[in-house]
Amino acid sequence: MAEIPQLVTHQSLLVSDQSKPIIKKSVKVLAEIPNLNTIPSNYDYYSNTTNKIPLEEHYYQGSEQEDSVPIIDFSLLTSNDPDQRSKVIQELSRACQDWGFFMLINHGIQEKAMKAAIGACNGFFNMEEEDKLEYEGSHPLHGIRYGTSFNVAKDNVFFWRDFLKLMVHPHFHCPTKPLELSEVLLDYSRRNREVAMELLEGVSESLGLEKNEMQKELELESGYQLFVANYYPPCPEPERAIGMPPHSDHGLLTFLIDNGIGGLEIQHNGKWLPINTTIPNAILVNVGDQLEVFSNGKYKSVLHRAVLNNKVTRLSLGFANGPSLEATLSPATKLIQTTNCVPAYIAIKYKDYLELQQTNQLKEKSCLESLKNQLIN
Ligand SMILES: O=C(O)CCC(=O)C(=O)O
Ligand SMILES: [Fe+2]
Repeated sequence: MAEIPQLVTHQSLLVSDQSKPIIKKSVKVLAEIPNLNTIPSNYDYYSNTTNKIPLEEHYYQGSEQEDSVPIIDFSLLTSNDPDQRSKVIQELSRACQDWGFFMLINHGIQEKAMKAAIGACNGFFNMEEEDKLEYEGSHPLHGIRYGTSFNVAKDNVFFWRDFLKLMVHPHFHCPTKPLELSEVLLDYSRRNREVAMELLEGVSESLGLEKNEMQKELELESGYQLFVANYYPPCPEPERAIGMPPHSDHGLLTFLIDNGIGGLEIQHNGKWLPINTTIPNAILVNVGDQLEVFSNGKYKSVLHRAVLNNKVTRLSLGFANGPSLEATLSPATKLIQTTNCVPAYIAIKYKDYLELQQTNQLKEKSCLESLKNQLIN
């Protein structure tokens, strides 16, 4: 078994669990240790008794899964034909209700821009560790945060994942190295945001609201857009560790692409479904916690996780498209008025929600659960 060098790469990566200090470094550094054939015990996700070992029966088998993640044609949303538009809005509604996930096609973002973003992020993770550590940040609202696992100060078990998180709207933040990163990501973020804004108008209509209702209530003009690059190097024991545990996302809609290496699984009707992300030029979109709140629970954020492999590095790039940090999250006022329903969630400022989610453990939908209106849930 390979020796894990006890090397402190950066003071603030030293994490103590009271009894023994754990020297925390990127999983990329770990994975590159020659002949590493077991994972360090602090990555043993399933040794924790509350994390259930994924049994075969928890997965969809063969033909059992009749339909797959819905496909939404974005070009129909921008079509001049009102019938086409109302048809796709109905499809959006179904996809958000039945799946919470869909593949977005014909969105107009060129494959070239996606590949450039993946290449530039790969370049970032391949820089020397000390260069990346310049961008280490611990506060959830820091513009740039390079790190590992999810929240090393709180994680009981570490996740086999390094990340780069950037606030890209309302202000654009990006490392200055590697050189091409900021130009590529600025362009890519803007395009994603344009698509997200248009899509959110459709979602607003799909809830029976005016097209610009969500934009007004959640101050989307100054909406918080968080870019996340996830780096999952090969893991010597992929069945014992996890890249990201089951969780839902904050924000309204998340956009995700990857480098064509499978690993994302979503929970659908109580079972896990591996997602094929090789549909050319498609973006995987999922409902986030704030859309669940805004829709008063009609559209639910869905649990998903990232599993590992022992052969190739997987890189995924996501955008959490959210309300303004200053906006108060609550079920849409008009929705509550017109449906005569009781708000199922208590109100909270998005900034506070984000802080709550990012400074705790990443654990299923625990953060959203805390907002549920106890009087009716
Ligand atoms: O890497 C993936 O496929 C999922 C990443 C993810 O769920 C996230 O960044 O929130
Ligand atoms: Fe996620």
